[in-house]
Amino acid sequence: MAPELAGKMTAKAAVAAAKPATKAYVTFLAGAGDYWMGVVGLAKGLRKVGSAYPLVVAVLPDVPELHRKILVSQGCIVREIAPVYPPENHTQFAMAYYVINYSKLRIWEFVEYERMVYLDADIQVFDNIDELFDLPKGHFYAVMDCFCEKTWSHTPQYQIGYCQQCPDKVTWPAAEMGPPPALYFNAGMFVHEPSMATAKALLDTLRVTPTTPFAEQDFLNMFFREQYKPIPLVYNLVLAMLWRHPENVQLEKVKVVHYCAAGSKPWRFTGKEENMDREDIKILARNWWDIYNDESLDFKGLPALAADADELEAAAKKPLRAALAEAGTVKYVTAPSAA
Ligand SMILES: O=c1ccn([C@@H]2O[C@H](COP(=O)(O)OP(=O)(O)O)[C@@H](O)[C@H]2O)c(=O)[nH]1
Ligand SMILES: OC[C@H]1O[C@H](O[C@@H]2[C@@H](O)[C@H](O)[C@@H](O)[C@H](O)[C@@H]2O)[C@H](O)[C@@H](O)[C@H]1O
Ligand SMILES: [Mn+2]
Repeated sequence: MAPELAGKMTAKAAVAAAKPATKAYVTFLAGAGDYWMGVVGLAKGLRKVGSAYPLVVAVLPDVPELHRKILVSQGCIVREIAPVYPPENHTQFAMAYYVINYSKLRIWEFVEYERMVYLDADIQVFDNIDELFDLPKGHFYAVMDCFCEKTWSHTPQYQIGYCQQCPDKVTWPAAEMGPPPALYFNAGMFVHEPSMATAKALLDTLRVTPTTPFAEQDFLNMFFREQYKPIPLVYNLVLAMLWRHPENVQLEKVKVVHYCAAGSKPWRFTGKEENMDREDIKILARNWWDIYNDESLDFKGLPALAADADELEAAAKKPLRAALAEAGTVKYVTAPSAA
């Protein structure tokens, strides 16, 4: 801070002004299911690549105490958020559980951070991506999605075989259908600037916006349409790209893998669903497990938690059902669980 200013500010204000701007990764956890394992994997992956920033976990009230303790024992900053529900609707969401994903919007209220990188819990970071925190401000950075999966069958672009990943393959018939869809991002990973004003604008706008099949992802694409700036696919490999647009993928350069294809969640991987028998998919699932099981990547705990070490150790290893039974399952309002 300019020295000439220091004399004019109170000591407290000067300290506040000099406080280093804080940055953090943030993910979202809902329900009493097994997504907590995704968060543990993500926390260990970020540690493995030597990220300089912590991982904040926005948890809904229905996330059990035991899961929260496991996340804290892995060095996560756990913050409870109030759910965000969309307006009354009869939307057929692409996946029924997407309705809880509107709660992601609460992360704009995390104003103790001046910049955050949001990552879904089904994402793994295999190379350091801290550079994202230094991108020029004023834009919404995320990776372009793909329209070719069946989950898009409700859209005109799917029906004519158009995808933004290969706009020249099937050209958009502008004469008959008007302008092509605006560039559209996958909301499993994005760089954002928390602000109460933006949080309020998001929630106020949500209240008067009809819901759509991709829930908060569609909503965020509409809300940030003018500020959206695509960043390279290496920052969020949506798995379907491997079989829909292999020409766009250089797997050895990919830094972030997003296990969003049906049946690809590593912690419940069976290899039975379509495309899950591919060699590259099996390797990516194994790469996720290698990090999850790597005890050298465990957070070198908080002494206060040492008392719970046995419980946490047992819970993290024991099949969850048994651990919860032992811990005395408290009735939680369960969000619709994921597929
Ligand atoms: O039961 C659930 C379902 C979803 N999520 C969170 O919501 C995100 C979005 O859901 P998902 O990744 O399953 O959607 P996809 O990217 O596969 O469409 C997840 O990554 C989690 O962070 C969760 O915590 N519990
Ligand atoms: O609630 C909507 C969700 O929409 C997105 O997932 C979709 C999207 O990527 C489609 O393009 C794929 O076809 C599909 O497989 C995938 O699940 C986000 O990953 C997720 O975080 C969340 O916003
Ligand atoms: Mn996801």
